[in-house]
Amino acid sequence: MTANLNINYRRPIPLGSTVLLESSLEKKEGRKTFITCRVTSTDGSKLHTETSALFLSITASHLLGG
Ligand SMILES: CCCCC/C=C\C/C=C\C/C=C\C/C=C\CCCC(=O)SCCNC(=O)CCNC(=O)[C@H](O)C(C)(C)COP(=O)(O)OP(=O)(O)OC[C@H]1O[C@@H](n2cnc3c(N)ncnc32)[C@H](O)[C@@H]1OP(=O)(O)O
Repeated sequence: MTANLNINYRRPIPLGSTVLLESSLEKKEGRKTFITCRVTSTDGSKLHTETSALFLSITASHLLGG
């Protein structure tokens, strides 16, 4: 489950362009998983977006409000 999501939009992505998306597992601490992600031009020269996120492991009952 997404607990936190930060997105920095550095440069617009032109419509119809192809981009490179690189995602990394930074660390895992118990139920917490920290992920980062970068969206760049395919040659890596332009940074479009950088992201960090925290995901929490949950049980099915959490989704049902338990
Ligand atoms: C444009 C290009 C972008 C490219 C992006 C690409 C990749 C980006 C990477 C990933 C993004 C991937 C997908 C995202 C997709 C779409 C996002 C939008 C859609 C959504 O995604 S819509 C949000 C849905 N989501 C919810 O609707 C959550 C509502 N919420 C809850 O359901 C609870 O809140 C829950 C289950 C999260 C936790 O509740 P819980 O009771 O199980 O756990 P509890 O609170 O006890 O916390 C346990 C430990 O986590 C720490 N902790 C908790 N929350 C924290 C926070 N925000 N910041 C820092 N630490 C936090 C505590 O401090 C404690 O830490 P410790 O154990 O060390 O004390």
